[in-house]
Amino acid sequence: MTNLLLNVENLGIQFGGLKAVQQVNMHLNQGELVGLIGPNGAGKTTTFNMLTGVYAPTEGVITFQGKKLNGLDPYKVTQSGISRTFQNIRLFKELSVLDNVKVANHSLAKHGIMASIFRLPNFFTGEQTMTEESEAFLKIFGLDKYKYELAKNLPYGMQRRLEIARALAAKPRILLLDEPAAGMNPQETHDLMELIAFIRKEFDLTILLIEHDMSLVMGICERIYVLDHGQLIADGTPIEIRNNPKVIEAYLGEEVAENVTSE
Ligand SMILES: Nc1ncnc2c1ncn2[C@@H]1O[C@H](COP(=O)(O)OP(=O)(O)OP(=O)(O)O)[C@@H](O)[C@H]1O
Repeated sequence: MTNLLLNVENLGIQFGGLKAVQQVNMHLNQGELVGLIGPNGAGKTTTFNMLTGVYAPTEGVITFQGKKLNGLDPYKVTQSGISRTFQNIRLFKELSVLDNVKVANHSLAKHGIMASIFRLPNFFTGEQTMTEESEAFLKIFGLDKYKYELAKNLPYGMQRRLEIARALAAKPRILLLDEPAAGMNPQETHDLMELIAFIRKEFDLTILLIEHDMSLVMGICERIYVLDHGQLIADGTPIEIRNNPKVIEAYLGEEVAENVTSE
C-alpha cells in the first residue's frame, strides 16, 4: 500500500497574462525522493512557492496529509510539516551558524512567551535542548566547527549545507530543496548527494528536489517530474525520463539523446 503524503491536483497560477504553471498533477508518497526538473522558466520554483504558501494558486488543490493546504501562510505550512530551501541562499548572514539553525528550531519551542520573559525554569531547559539539537544538526552537516562563525563568512558550499540544516531543524515531514547543488563543484555535489540520501533515511523524510545537475537527479531520485512551459510533460523513473523523447527534446538536449541511443 502506498502512503500518500502530498497530493497536487490541477495546480495552476497566472501572473497577469502569463500562465506560469497550469494543470499540474503530482504526488509524494511517504519516504520518496522525487526530482522536479525542466528548463529555465518552466515553473519549478513557482510550484515550490505554491506548495509553501508563498503564492496562492489560482487553480487546483494541494492536500497534505489529507488536509487542504491552499491559502495557508508560509509559516503555517512550515509548522504543518513542509520546509524548504531557496535557489538563492537566504541565511541570516549576520547571525552565527548555530543561531541560524536555532532560529528554525525555535519555531517549535515548547516554552511559552511568559517563560521566556520571566526566564522560568522551563525556558532554560527548552533553550538547552534547542542548542543541543541544533548542534547535532550542525554535526550531521559537517558544520559544527563553524558554529560560532557568522553565516556570511562560510564558504559557499557550506552556506548551501547550512540552508538545508536550517530547513531540517524545523522537523519537517517533507523537505523541498531548490537547486541545492547550484554553484557547487563536482566533489561538493557528490558529497551533498550522499548527505541528502543519508538525511532522508535518518529523519524518515520525503524529499522533492529541483536540480539542474542531472547526475545528482538521476543518481538519487526514484521518480522524476518534468515541467516545460508550466506544464508537466513527463513523470517516471530516471531511466524512463532519460529515454522520453518529449523530455529529450524539451530539456535534456542532443547530448543526452546521443548517449541514450548509444547505450
Ligand atoms: N511573481 C512573479 N510575477 C510574474 N511572473 C513570475 C513571477 N514568478 C515567476 N514568474 C514567471 O513564471 C515563470 C516560471 O518561473 P520559475 O522561476 O518558476 O521557473 P523555474 O522553472 O524555477 O526556472 P529556473 O530554472 O530558471 O529557476 C517565468 O516565466 C517567470 O518569469
